[in-house]
Amino acid sequence: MTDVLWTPPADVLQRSRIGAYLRWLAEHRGLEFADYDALWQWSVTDLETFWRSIWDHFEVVAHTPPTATLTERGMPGARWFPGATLNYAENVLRMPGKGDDDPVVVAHTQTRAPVVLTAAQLREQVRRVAAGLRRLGVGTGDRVAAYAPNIPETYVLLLATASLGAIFSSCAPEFGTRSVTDRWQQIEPKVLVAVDGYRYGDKPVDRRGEVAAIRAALPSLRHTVSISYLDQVVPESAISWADLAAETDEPLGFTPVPFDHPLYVLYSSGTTGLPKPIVHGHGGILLEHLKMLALHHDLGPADRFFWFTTTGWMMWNFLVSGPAVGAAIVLFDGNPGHPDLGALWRLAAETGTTYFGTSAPFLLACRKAGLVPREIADLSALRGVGSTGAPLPAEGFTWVYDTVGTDLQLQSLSGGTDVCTGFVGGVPLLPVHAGEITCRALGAKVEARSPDGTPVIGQLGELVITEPMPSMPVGFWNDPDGVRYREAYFDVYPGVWRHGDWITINERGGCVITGRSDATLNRGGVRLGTAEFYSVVEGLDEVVDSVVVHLEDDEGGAGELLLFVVLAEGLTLDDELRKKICRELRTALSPRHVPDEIHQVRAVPRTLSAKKLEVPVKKILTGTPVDQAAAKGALANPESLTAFATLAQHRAP
Ligand SMILES: CC(=O)CC(=O)O
Repeated sequence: MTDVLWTPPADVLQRSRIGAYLRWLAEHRGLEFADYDALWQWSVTDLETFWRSIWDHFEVVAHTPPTATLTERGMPGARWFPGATLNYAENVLRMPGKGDDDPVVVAHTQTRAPVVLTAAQLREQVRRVAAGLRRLGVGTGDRVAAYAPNIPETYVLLLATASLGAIFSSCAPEFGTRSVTDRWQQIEPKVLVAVDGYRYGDKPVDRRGEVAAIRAALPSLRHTVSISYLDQVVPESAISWADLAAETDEPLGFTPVPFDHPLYVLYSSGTTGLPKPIVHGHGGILLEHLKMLALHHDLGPADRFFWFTTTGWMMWNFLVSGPAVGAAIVLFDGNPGHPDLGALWRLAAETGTTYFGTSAPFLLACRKAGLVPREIADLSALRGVGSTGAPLPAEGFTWVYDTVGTDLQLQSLSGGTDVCTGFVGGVPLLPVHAGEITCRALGAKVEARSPDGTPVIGQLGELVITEPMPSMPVGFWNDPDGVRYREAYFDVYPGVWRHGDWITINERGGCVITGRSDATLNRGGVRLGTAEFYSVVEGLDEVVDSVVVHLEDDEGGAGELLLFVVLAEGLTLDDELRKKICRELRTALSPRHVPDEIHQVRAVPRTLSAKKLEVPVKKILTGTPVDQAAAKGALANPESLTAFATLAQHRAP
């Protein structure tokens, strides 16, 4: 039995946006629901009425109305809102509830002074930049690429690009040349907008060399625009951001595009081969983000919404839809640990942040450092804390309520780049239980499937989605027959989206995700998720980071469980610590969780969006050469793979 850490207030239906939506459903559709579960069941059964209600309730601006809500219900291939034309940027820039002078973008960085844009200023910037892009010849379907951080210029560029029906794609400027060109050579951008560098903590990082190399590797480029962010000189062959955004009398216009017209291309964190270019559409992203931000995260005009993310992670795309529901967004670029782990909490206080989103590893790092955020920052405005990127264990939940605030809703969220949202998360109507994701999101028919494909409750299963969602990709780039797209999600259960995570859904609809299903630890037929493993091992003061893999035994035996640990500064793994780790795992989890070997490594290999590379580590340990096991450009620390290759050599028979 998990502990209840937060309970919805008695007047939740009066105060929350989901309460307003329920009243609207009763008034306009004659629908009433006994509880969240009944609402969810309806939302995943009567997909047409549900998604149409989202469209109508949020008053989506369309240029031509849809002739239907959903035709072709099968997956892949569902067709949403045929006949409709609309524009994502137009809908975001409505900023409901915001007056012209209200701040909507509050941007802090370690590179320059804070920037605040009001609603009127944001529209004006988008108007100018859209005109600038048009002058450069950008039109519907052209690709505009941003090698730029989480700053207002990147956001303005996204909206300006979308307003023209052109397609946006961003890489954070800490991405190396190879990772960027692996992504953009696939989509062949016409215009590149890049920063000259940035400051990380107090360290200036000059990126002019990388920008030059990226330009040289992209023959499709017609123009490069340079943002003097670190204040370096704009290269002669580039246009300055100021010129792109120069005064013009062209009005702000929005090209009406079909519902599934490409809005942006995101990339899966791909560990092998080229990163998958996932194309998201205007209508699908708009509807999904309206639903999630307003009904689940309860964001509206009174909010300041922050998520710690770079432009290389889909949480950036999620964050910047905030103004579509009237919320102001708080952007941050820099080192979250500079000068110490309190930096983001102080930023929240300074900016009046009401919703603080981050990653589970960040919350756990703060916990490990003994931080008490409410003692170092005035967090009285905070109503919500969001966590994603990895499962948040129970101790992470209790830490938030013990040290951040008791009167806030903690929402652990999981989904991914593939849907640019969370399909399981929180909702204001339901209590928060320690270690548990509160619910399946409206419109997301998430199930856990046993190995024989039956839906299970209270048991670990494969996370699948059995009904289409509008924010599923409109396809992969350069995949005209949809072969790569089908292979990525639909090859195991035809017609059903297999996400690749392990999930347990309990009787009351709460969810626990226990890691990637392709990285499962399977000991003697018992499947163990990796998440619970990490929470025990990394709970020890001596252990800073860890990765665990299971090497199967071809003869059907228990196989080998190998644990790799990164230890605190100055520590060396000895028998005593090995015994301590084993003891903790045996007591906290089970004897099956006790590793056969424990090794000390300098670093755990991680993708650019900070996910542990369990599968590539396993491949290397079973003899796959490093270059075939992982696309080095997709890694934050490719040098960390060497230790595993060396061990593989020593272990080879
Ligand atoms: C919403 C998410 O699923 C974010 C992530 O883990 O990448």
